[in-house]
Amino acid sequence: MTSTTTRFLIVGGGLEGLAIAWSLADQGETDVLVVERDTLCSGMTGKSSGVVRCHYGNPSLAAMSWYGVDIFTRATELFGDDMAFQQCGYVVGVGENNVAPLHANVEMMQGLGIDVSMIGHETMAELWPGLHLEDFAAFAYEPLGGRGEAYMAGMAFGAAARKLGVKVRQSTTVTKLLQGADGRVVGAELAGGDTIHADTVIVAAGPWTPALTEPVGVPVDVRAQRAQLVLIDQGEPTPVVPVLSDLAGLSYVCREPNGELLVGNSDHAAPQYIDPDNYINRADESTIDKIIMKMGHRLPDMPDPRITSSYVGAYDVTPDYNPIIGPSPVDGLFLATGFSGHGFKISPAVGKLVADLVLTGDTTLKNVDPRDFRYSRFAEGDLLLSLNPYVGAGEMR
Ligand SMILES: NCCCC(=O)O
Repeated sequence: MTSTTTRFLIVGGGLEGLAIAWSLADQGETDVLVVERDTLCSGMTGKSSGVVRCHYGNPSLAAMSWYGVDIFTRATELFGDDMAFQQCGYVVGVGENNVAPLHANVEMMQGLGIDVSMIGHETMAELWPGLHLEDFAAFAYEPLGGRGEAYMAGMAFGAAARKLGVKVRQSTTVTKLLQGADGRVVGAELAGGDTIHADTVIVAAGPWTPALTEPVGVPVDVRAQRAQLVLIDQGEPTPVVPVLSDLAGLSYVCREPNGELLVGNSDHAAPQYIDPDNYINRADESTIDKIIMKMGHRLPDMPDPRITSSYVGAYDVTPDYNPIIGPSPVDGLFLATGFSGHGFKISPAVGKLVADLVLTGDTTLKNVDPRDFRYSRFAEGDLLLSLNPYVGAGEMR
C-alpha cells in the first residue's frame, strides 16, 4: 500500500473538479491532486447541453455566468483551445404569464452590467426566421451568450492545470474519506487500499457526492434528475441561430455544429430520478412525442423533419436547484456539488470561487455572495430561490 500527501485533493475529474484545479494553479497553488474513478469528464460532463447564458433570477448566479462568458470568449487566448464556444446569442421567450418576471430579471442583470436587452417580435424573427412567435409575449436577448462543449472545456481546464503542475490520476476510485481522531477529514482511501492525505479534500463528484460524504457525517441532498435530450434534423441544416429558452413551450433548443437541433425539457413539474450508474441512455417515447409536438408548433415549416437520436444525462439537483459551494460542517472537507443544470455556464466562476474560498476564505468575484451557496441553507430553511421565478419553469433560471 502506498500513501501520498497533497495540500488539496479534488475528488472528481469532471468539468467542475478540473475548473477548480485550474483556478487553484492559476492562483499559484499547484500542490493539487485530482482523482477520477474513470476517465476525465466521463461522468455527466459530456451530457451537458453546454448552454451559456446569464439569465437567472439570482444575482450571484447571473454574475457567475457573466464571468463565464468572459472566460469562454477568451478561451483560445487563455487555454489555446476554444472550448467549442459558439457565440450565437441566447434568447428567452415568454408568454403573457411571465412578462413581469422577465422584465424584472433583465433589469436585475442590467444592474450587474450584463449585456442583455428586451427585443421585439421583429428582431426575434430576424434572429431566427421561420420560428412561430405568436404565443410569445416578450423576449430577452443576450448577444454574448451561446453554446460550448462541456467535455472540451473540462479537458482544456485539465490540460492547463497539468501544465501548471497539478497532478491528475484517472481510474482512481475513492472508496472512503479518511477522518482523524477529532473528526477532521484528512484524506481519502482508494480502491486497493492506497491512501492520499490532504489538508483539504474538495468533493466535486456530482450525483456521486452523497455516498462519499454521508459516512463522515455530512449528508448532502443531491439527486440525479433525469434529463432527456433529443436531436432533430429539420431536413436541411439549421443556419446559425441563438440558443432559445422557450418558456412558452417549456423547452430549450440549440443548434448543433452539424446543423441539427438539440431539444431539451424546461418543464420540471414532475422530475424523475435515476441511478447515475445504471440508466437507459435514450429518451422515452412520451418525451419524444412531446418534443415532436412542441417543435412542430415552434418550427412549422421544417422541410423534412426527423429525430436522429436521443440521449439521457442527469442533473445533480439540490432541493433548491442551486449548487452547494463551500466548506462542509466537518473541517477539512469542502463541497462543490449539486450544480442542478447550471454547471457548464458557471464552471469558470466555480473554479475561481472555490480557489478563492479555500485560499483566502472570501472571493473577489464581482457581485457574487458566497453565502448564497452555503451547505447550511437547507437546514436553516433559507433556500436560494429566484427573486423573479417563471410560472411553470421551476427554479432552472
Ligand atoms: N442545463 C440546462 C440547459 C438549459 C439552460 O441552461 O437554459
